[in-house]
Amino acid sequence: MEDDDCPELVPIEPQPDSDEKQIPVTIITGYLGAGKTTLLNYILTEQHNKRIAVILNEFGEGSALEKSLAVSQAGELYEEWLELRNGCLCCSVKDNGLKAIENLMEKKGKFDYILLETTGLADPGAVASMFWVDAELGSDIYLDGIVTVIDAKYGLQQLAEEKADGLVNEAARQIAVADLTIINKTDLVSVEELSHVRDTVRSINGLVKIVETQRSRVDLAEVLDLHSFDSKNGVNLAEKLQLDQPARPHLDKSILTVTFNVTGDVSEDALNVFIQDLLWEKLMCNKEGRPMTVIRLKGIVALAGKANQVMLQGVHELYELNETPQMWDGNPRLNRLVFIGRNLDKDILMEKFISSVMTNAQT
Ligand SMILES: Nc1nc2c(ncn2[C@@H]2O[C@H](COP(=O)(O)OP(=O)(O)OP(=O)(O)O)[C@@H](O)[C@H]2O)c(=O)[nH]1
Repeated sequence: MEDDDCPELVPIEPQPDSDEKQIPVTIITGYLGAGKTTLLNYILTEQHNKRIAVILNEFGEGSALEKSLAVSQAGELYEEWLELRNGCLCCSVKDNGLKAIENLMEKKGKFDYILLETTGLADPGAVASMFWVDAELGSDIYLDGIVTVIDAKYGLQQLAEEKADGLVNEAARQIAVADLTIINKTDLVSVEELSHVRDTVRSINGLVKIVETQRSRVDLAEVLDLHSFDSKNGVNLAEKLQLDQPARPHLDKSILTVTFNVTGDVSEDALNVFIQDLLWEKLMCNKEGRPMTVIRLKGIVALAGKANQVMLQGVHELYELNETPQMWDGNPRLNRLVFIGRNLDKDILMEKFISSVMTNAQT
């Protein structure tokens, strides 16, 4: 009998609790050879309380098989996943991993965490965006955070690589979108070199948390359950948007973090226009006339007429505004905006924001 012959006869099973929970996805990215697989293996062997599914996002011929063998050394934790894809992990992840996650979700209840490793040359922002685009997937899973592994020895060299046609260097892009960066292979560099790498990472992304490791051995609490995109946890929002240090110039001078605070109420409609002009239309240029490109956008905004704080999240061209449970603490209401990208000019962004978005700006 064909599947679609008997819809009425299918009993409605009560769903177990675990099916109703949204599953967190952590994207693990990093340049070629930085230590992503080492990190995955470490997590798989180290963790004890979570059932983790790993998706490897590979494009190159042959490398996926090699990688799946490497990861599967972690043992039984991995077997469930191999089972899911006809025993062949590498088949499922030639694309951006979406299909693999969809298939995985058919086995809901067997996993409570997904790690998605991108290829070394992938743009993690594009991978992250798919969680917003795919509404169906969005109800099953949520993006917990983006973790970027950096090679302490070769990271600076990779960041300095010039791209043709003015494209953004992948290594810099991977740092720009990260919620956590792991500077790995610290055994291979001096204290001074390490500090240079750290400063460079910080200068690209003024918000990102930085940990340093050997063999990607990191406290798992630093990597998993970051809730980086979660608007429910309003209390930590302001804290998360604090810049660690002021941005400094670095090798690829075009990518940096810009942040500003403005007190007052924001018009929601005008804010949408502002963001769309910036992210979609690329209408805003810096003083040299180069269009500003935002790779990551975050903020807390006070929408006129709303008592609660609203969280702004953007990755590439996608963004969302979500009301948080956190009430504004009386007046004044302090909007905080963070932009990470290239050709960004703080004065121009801030001036435009105040003149077009604020209903009653007090700077
Ligand atoms: N010295 C040293 N070597 C390391 C460290 N971490 C990983 N390695 C080695 O670096 C090499 C690359 O590590 P992988 O984990 O395969 O890196 P990857 O990012 O998954 O690599 P690609 O998949 O090629 O992008 C391996 O030979 C690791 O054993 C470290 O902390 N110190």
